[in-house]
Amino acid sequence: MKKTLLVVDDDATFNKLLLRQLEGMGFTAVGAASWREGQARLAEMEPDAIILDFKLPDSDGDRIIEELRGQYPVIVLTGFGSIRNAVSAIRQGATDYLTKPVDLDELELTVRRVLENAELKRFNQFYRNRLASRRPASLIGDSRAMREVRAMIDAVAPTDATVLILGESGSGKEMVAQAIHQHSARAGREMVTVDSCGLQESLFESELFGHERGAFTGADRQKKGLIEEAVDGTLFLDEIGDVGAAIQAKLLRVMESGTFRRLGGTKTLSTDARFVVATNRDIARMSEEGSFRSDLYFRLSRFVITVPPLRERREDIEPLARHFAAEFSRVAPLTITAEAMSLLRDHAWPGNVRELRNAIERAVIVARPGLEIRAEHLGFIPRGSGSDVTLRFAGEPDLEEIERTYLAQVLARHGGNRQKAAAVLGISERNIYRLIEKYGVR
Ligand SMILES: Nc1ncnc2c1ncn2[C@@H]1O[C@H](COP(=O)(O)OP(=O)(O)OP(=O)(O)O)[C@@H](O)[C@H]1O
Repeated sequence: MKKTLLVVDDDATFNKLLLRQLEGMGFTAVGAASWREGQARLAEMEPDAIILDFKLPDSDGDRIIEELRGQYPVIVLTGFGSIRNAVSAIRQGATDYLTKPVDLDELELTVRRVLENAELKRFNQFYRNRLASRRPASLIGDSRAMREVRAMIDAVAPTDATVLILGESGSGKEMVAQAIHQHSARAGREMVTVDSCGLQESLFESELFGHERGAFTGADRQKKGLIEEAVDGTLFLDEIGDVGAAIQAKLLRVMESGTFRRLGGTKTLSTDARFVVATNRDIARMSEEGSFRSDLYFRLSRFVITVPPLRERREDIEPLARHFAAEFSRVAPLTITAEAMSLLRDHAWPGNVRELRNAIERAVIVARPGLEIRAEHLGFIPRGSGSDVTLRFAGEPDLEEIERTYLAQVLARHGGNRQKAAAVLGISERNIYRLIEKYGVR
């Protein structure tokens, strides 16, 4: 049976052209000039896929994709070079993207791939659902450092001891906290996570300890704090290094005696929660300098797990990268080429595992379903290539001028190697050829 496509694009000439091409490829194609018209079509028909212009006069791509909630595979059309929109659309649930101007071979390839994947996906759904009935996420990595971390988790989890987890941002501290909770007798209870960051001190205090009615203006009813919600479970306090002095004192008290009071309250309440805390700050030094209570620090430092930064356990990069590639692949897990893997292994990863996860998520999107992740899909500058960039212009340049100058500079820096330059710029090789042609860069 002929597959049907709905094309939603407000550019009438382009839309007509696309419909004709799709018909020529053997599809049935229906056009709509706005999202409202697209909705009207959807009330009458069930297309096998939708080709959607990211920018429509009456709605935008992200919103439409959310509205469609995965009912149809969506191929997003984005402006030339706006990979950011494509990434954002795919994070929202779009299946694939095409950049304008649309290359006809690319169009046919993409449409066929998307339709094929949709079939596969239906097939896979059963297995996916079974996988989704989730084992708890486990810590990946078999470096010596991670083996030590695991041994510490196993040792401390069954006790009720307070644990302090240290490590840079994104290194996996929250995952370690989860593992402690899951390996403890409290696993059947909740782990309540409290993150102080961004909250005003008094608001955070009331989040944590709760408040009585009338404790402050606007406190029109009594509210229980997260400490009470954690009852017999685990309370995970992230960013303890950012907590103010008043709250530090209250925390010390609740850790020592298991008792606390709600804000504005007179009753002494008790809790049996187990405390796990984390920070990326040097609270040992802060306690010496007086910006963190030393008695609280001593109490916390009885059992410390330090999660090393990713650059100090490079053996973990490969298994983590494969793990994330499988996590983000929408059909079969994408493989990673040797060259791409070596770039990953060499990168400095200042944002640690979180940065790696984001890089792989992006690469999976840019690489397209069913294919492999190659060096040019990794949108970061390889380490050691020198990342200080100075561009000089007479007067105020427009964006195109900046793009042209930077393109020329990156190409020169990589000896005219287009593949490397494309990897640095975070665009495909196809696109770098287009840019070179557009700007006449030699
Ligand atoms: N060993 C690991 N195995 C699998 N995934 C990991 C591992 N370490 C970290 N991650 C993933 O990396 C991301 C960041 O980890 P996490 O939130 O635990 O870091 P964090 O140190 O608590 O960060 P922050 O200090 O910013 O709160 C999460 O998506 C997490 O699932």
